[in-house]
Amino acid sequence: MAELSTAEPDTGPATGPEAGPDTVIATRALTKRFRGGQLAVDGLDLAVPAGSVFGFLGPNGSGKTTTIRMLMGLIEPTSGTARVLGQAMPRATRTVLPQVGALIEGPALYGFLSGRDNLLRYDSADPTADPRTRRARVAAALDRVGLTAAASKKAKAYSLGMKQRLGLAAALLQPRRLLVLDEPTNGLDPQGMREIRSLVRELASDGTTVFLSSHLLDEIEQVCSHAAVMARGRLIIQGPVAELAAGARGLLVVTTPDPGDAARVLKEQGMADVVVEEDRVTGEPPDRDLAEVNAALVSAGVRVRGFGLERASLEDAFVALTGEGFDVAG
Ligand SMILES: Nc1ncnc2c1ncn2[C@@H]1O[C@H](COP(=O)(O)OP(=O)(O)OP(=O)(O)O)[C@@H](O)[C@H]1O
Repeated sequence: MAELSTAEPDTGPATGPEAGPDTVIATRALTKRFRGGQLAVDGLDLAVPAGSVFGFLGPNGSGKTTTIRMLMGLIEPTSGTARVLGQAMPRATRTVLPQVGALIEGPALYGFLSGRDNLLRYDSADPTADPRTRRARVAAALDRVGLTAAASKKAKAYSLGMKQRLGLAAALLQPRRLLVLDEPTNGLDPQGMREIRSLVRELASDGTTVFLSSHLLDEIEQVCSHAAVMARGRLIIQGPVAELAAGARGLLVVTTPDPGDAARVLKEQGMADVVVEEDRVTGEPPDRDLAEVNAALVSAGVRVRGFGLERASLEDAFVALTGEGFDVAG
């Protein structure tokens, strides 16, 4: 993004070759140890490319919110550096935050005010917001999140999904280069989740970089172009979502009315971790030509209905990398 290169020159420590002008968020060895001794974030090197929808993924307690709070200048790191839009945080908080729309830990709303009045009030508390354009910007933001019809209703009558959308509208009152959303679909029903996800996709299609945290793997796979995976305060892996999933090997899946014989032959052929479930036999594909494996099944008299590789998911990648299931609490 051209405008990023006009940001103030680096004044902090070097942030590494990956943190070029097209990197919207870059951290280097970012660490937070809380007073009680809890190491919540441990040596994090994060690089969020401009224009990406970047999923920050990890089980509960893995350090996502603590990282986001450091990125937004809300808490100081114990050590390491964080740069947002090319500038060092928390030092540049005042210049950076007006360019960032943030939705962290649910929106703070006044239940007795209407959705529209909440936004008017929120905007009037922002010293960088132009009061002359306030009503028009509020109307545009309400329209953007699909709340125009409900704008006069009191916020306390809003569903959780509507409250989240109002929070997003607040983040959209000014043009933003970056949106930071902490667990934006947390607590929503499936319909509310779909609405927020499609809104995120729409915002991203305008070129805004979106950084969103989630503990839901399928959410990241559905919405994000890039992801970083956290576990116990440490970065496990980051990169384009398609590449992360491709890093894990897919499963070989054989469908057959003769699962017992199939499992025996597949083991002989070198397939590991063989699991039989009704007419499906799955496992790690053997390291040889799969056409030969299929031929071996057929010549052993196994009736093969289906034979193929199932694409690995981000969850497979996570399990392969950490040796843990994804629902572990840090
Ligand atoms: N203010 C604090 N004081 C002490 N420990 C904290 C504090 N805030 C967070 N922690 C601890 O740091 C670790 C990381 O928490 P954090 O909230 O960043 O994780 P998370 O990935 O955002 O999880 P969640 O989705 O549950 O919020 C946890 O073990 C948590 O208990």
